[in-house]
Order: sequence, then C-alpha cells, then structure tokens
Amino acid sequence: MAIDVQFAKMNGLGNQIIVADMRGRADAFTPHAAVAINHDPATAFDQIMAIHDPATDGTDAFLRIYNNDGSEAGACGNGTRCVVQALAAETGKTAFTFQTIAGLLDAAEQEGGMVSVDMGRPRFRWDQIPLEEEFADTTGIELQIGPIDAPVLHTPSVASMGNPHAVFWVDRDVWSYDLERFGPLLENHPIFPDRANITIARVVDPEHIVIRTWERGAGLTKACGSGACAALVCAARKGLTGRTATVTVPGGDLLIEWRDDDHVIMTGPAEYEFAGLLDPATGQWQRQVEGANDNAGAGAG
Ligand SMILES: N[C@@H](CCC[C@H](N)C(=O)O)C(=O)O
Repeated sequence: MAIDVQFAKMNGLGNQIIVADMRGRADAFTPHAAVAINHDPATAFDQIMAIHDPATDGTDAFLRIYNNDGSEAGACGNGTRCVVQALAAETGKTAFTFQTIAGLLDAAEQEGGMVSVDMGRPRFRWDQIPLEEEFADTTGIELQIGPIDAPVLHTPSVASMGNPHAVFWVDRDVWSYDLERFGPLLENHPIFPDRANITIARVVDPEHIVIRTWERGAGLTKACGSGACAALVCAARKGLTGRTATVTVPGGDLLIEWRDDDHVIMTGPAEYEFAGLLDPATGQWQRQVEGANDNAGAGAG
C-alpha cells in the first residue's frame, strides 16, 4: 500500500470527478478507498474514473467507474469528458476509444476544448434496463411516489445508457420537487433490481429540456451526462422533442444528439482543478504542488 497513483480532481459541469491513472498496475480501487476519498471535502466526488491498461486491441484504455458509495457503474458521460481532456493534454491525441464494463465508447476533444462522447445506443427493453417485471411499453411505466390519488411524480420513462435511468416528466420548475427526499426512495425501489439513476425533466420546447438528477450510488449532482442522454432519448421517443436538444443540468448546458445510426452523442466541457497522489487501497492522498517536485498537504486517511 502506497500513495503512488497520480490523480487529477476535475469536474464536468460541476459533476465532481477524480481521474486516476491506474495504468501499469494490476490492482484496483477498493470500495473503502472510494468512500474515504469522498469523505474528505477537498476530494469529495461523484465518480472516480480509473484509467487502466487497455484490455482489447484497438482501445486506448479500460475505464473503471466508481460512485462515491464505492459501487461500480457502466457509464459516466461527464467523467469520460474529463478523461479525454486529461489524456489529450498528456498525449496530444484528440480521439480515443475506451472500454467500460458496459462496452466500447468513442470520444474526442473538439477545437475550442469541448469534448464529445459517443455514449452508444440506448436500450429500452424492460430486461435491458433492467426492471424487475415485464413492461411492454417503457415510455411510461407504472411507478409513482406521493399520495395514491395525487402522486408527486409518476409514470417515468426508463432507459439504459449503459446504466439504468428513470425519467419523471414534470410541468413545474424542476427545483420545486424535493429530489433529495424522493431520490433515494426511487433509486432503491424494488422495480429496479440494479437500482437506478432518477431524473426529473421539464421539456421547455422541442429543442430544450431542463433536468435534475439523483444519481445511483452518488446522490444529488450538479450534472449527470448519461441522465441528460436518457432524458433526450426518452423525450424524443414520446414525441416531446426532436432528436437533438440542449439539456440544461444544474451545472450548465449539454448538447445531446440521438443520431440516425442510433448512437447518442453528448458534447460539453471538462475542467481541471488540481492534482495529487492517492492510495487506491486506503484512500489516503496528498496534494501535488504545481511546478514543484515534491508533494505537500495531507488528505483523508
Ligand atoms: N455522472 C454520471 C453517471 C454516473 C454513474 C451513475 N451514478 C450510475 O451508477 O449509473 C454521468 O455523467 O453520466
């Protein structure tokens, strides 16, 4: 055990991301380390993006994605943009192919610094999301919260973007809903055997959706890229929007395009904050002083 993994604290529209360089190593983050790193306000995060050596020819890296409760996820749009920005700065390359536990994804840094990620094809079949029981129509499933005769949220659309999403459509301001209270109840509802990311969405017009997301394994976030993709594809399926829209998350805007070849492309920014070294077994870390050869500052242990 040693504090020897280089990391960058970054964010994608306020989605708090740790990009950790696990290349050349056989070990992996422990759930204990993820929880400990999140416990320190300086390194509190929504996801860790662990860059491992590629496992398949033709890919640049294998990405393992950890939520702040230590669980693993198949997709993280904002985190993938952060990884692209970090690797582009390191290598000078602008286009990458990554493998995750959910499949392959291509991503590229655009001129001007925005990053586009091909989030793959959405899946809508009940057993692909997955749901505990069969629903023929996943544009709106039977699920509600609040009084039985006056539900606060009901009939979500569901989709997998490599991870499970439920999108509840609302007419009022998305901030007028107590997502902190309803989020955990819905995330852990028995209809979702793998839990789910919970989004409330208001369609402003056919080219604009406003969302807030309670993330599975991470809680309230300022941005959820895969949630923005899920909102757009579910809205388009219901005829509420076209196949391209700006999705406004609390941290800013993402451009989401559901191409004719069925792939969903997400474009948005990524931002570097600071660098350090960490131990993926314990979560102990040290801040790296820019321009200095040594490290200073102590972190969580
Ligand atoms: N922040 C993410 C999604 C992260 C994964 C999620 N919490 C899960 O467990 O599925 C994004 O930007 O897509």
